[in-house]
Amino acid sequence: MLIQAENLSRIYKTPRAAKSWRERFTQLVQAQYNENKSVSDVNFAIARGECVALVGPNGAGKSTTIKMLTGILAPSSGRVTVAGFDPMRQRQQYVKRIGVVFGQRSQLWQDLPVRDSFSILQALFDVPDAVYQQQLKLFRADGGMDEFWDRPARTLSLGQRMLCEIAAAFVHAPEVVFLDEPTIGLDLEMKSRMRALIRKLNQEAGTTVLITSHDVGDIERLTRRLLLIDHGTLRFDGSLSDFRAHAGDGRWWAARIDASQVAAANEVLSAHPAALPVRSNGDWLEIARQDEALPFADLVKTLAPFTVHEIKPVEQSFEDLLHGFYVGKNLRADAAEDVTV
Ligand SMILES: Nc1ncnc2c1ncn2[C@@H]1O[C@H](COP(=O)(O)OP(=O)(O)OP(=O)(O)O)[C@@H](O)[C@H]1O
Repeated sequence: MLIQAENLSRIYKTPRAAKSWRERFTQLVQAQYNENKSVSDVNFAIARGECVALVGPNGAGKSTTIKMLTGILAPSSGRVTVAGFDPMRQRQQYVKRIGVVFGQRSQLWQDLPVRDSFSILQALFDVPDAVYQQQLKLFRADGGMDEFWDRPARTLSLGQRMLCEIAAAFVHAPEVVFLDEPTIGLDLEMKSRMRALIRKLNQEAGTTVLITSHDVGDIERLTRRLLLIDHGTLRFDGSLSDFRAHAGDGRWWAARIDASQVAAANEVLSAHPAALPVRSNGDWLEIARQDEALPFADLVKTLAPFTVHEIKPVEQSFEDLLHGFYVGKNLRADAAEDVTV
């Protein structure tokens, strides 16, 4: 495995605010801290060539995990190895093997033309000419960077700069690239160019990619595998289709019922022995679809006493499923055990 995280944990210590004079005095002698376990016993392994999304709500621990994988932060306990390196202890050799993009931080020299920043990166990383030219070919034509190749980085728009940042992370043909929110703040056109570039670099150059993003489009279009972290704990590790199944399938029946009868129909459906989740949305009632527990014919029979105008199947988007997962609503009770790793 190229990336291996074993029982990875990180505790942040922040100075505790004194609530009284006595505490303030005590802290003069001995500082006191609050401890926040931001990443807790996380385990995963990523094979060479994979493109994996690390997702989770704000404050879940994604950036902290990426920082430990890139050697910026030391784990409080547990172990990380990437391409056989300990990122923290072997940092000097390690940085030559990885690429990193943090959405907010730049690795370009702002006053120099983009071309010069890339030449400096080539020299810094000791990239042989042949490799450098091959990497340039990969992103200059399709990446659309030619139009601003000779302009100073400070004159680029956010989207243009991010294209360059991604390309810069790949310039030394690293084995693995960590992308933290690479499409944040970009318009639809730019996001699509960025994704095409990342896909190309992953698939054609075979670079392993670990990406964090709040944009479900990034996840759906770039990756097949999800690592879902919440409150510092890894809650799910698997394919997008497995996630769909675990997150409650996302398939519902929607029945449009006479407005005056919605509440009564809701009561009857909720009392059905199948005990499937039911929710109302205006004059629509939505019933979680599990054909074994409640076949369509039974649903129609149950709703027979009411004036039903229409029944149709609906499928929740991946975004809805993910949101439901974040707010703890749509995990199947029987699958909750399976998804905890
Ligand atoms: N330097 C720090 N000192 C103390 N606590 C920190 C520090 N950095 C992060 N944290 C805390 O650790 C937790 C995880 O933060 P982290 O930045 O890893 O989350 P994230 O999943 O990347 O969030 P977001 O999606 O909002 O960027 C949060 O509660 C955050 O407040």
